[in-house]
Amino acid sequence: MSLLKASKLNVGYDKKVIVHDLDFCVNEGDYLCILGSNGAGKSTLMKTIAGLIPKVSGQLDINNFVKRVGYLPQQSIVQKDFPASVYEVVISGCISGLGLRPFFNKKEKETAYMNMKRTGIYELKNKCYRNLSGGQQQRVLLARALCSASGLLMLDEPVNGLDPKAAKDMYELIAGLNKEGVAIIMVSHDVKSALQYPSHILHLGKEHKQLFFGSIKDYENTGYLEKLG
Ligand SMILES: Nc1ncnc2c1ncn2[C@@H]1O[C@H](COP(=O)(O)OP(=O)(O)OP(=O)(O)O)[C@@H](O)[C@H]1O
Repeated sequence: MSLLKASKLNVGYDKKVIVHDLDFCVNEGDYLCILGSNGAGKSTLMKTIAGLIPKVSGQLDINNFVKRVGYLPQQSIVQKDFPASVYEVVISGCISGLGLRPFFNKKEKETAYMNMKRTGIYELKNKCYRNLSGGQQQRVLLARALCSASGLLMLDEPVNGLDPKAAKDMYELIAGLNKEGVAIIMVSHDVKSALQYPSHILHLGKEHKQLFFGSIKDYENTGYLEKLG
């Protein structure tokens, strides 16, 4: 099943195009890694897919099945200092389902508990988010994104600032979620580690155009990896 399809998609800000002519798709069970050097437009594309900014032009079809995208943005300093419990941060991922209802219902609470268990942070549920390590904080934000996701999880630099062990654990956790059937779209600078897991690569070139989209096997034969800098 196709979850997402971009054709001749142009993304950017205030009608100014940052990346031209994107053509790629994400199917059920895929793990897409978006590569490109600094400023290539990776985060801009992620924000467009997540519905945070409008596309400039072209086609971006998102299957109704994934109308709710779980999005883990690049972590800011403000987020790192968030004065709430782990449980409160995680369940805030269910907020889009609240509508006018002022309290979380049983199903939403169960979703939060399930996703804390899935990401290995259940024991930390009453701890204050800002007192956790960087790796634990990222797991909390991942559990939060899972609460708002229905089949597609988007991660922008999920191992940024983590030590090598925490980064490896995070990659393995994400790969495990993918094996459970969650489709992943990830941006990472840490190319060597990041490339162990994805099924597909979208490489944005320096000319603000798509350099490559296809399977990881085909990508490895292109030599484009050396163009990253
Ligand atoms: N809110 C904004 N308004 C206008 N231009 C922006 C905005 N945010 C980013 N840009 C510009 O869009 C371009 C692409 O930025 P983007 O953050 O998408 O790149 P990136 O590939 O994610 O970079 P990095 O790897 O450094 O995170 C940059 O030239 C940037 O200055």
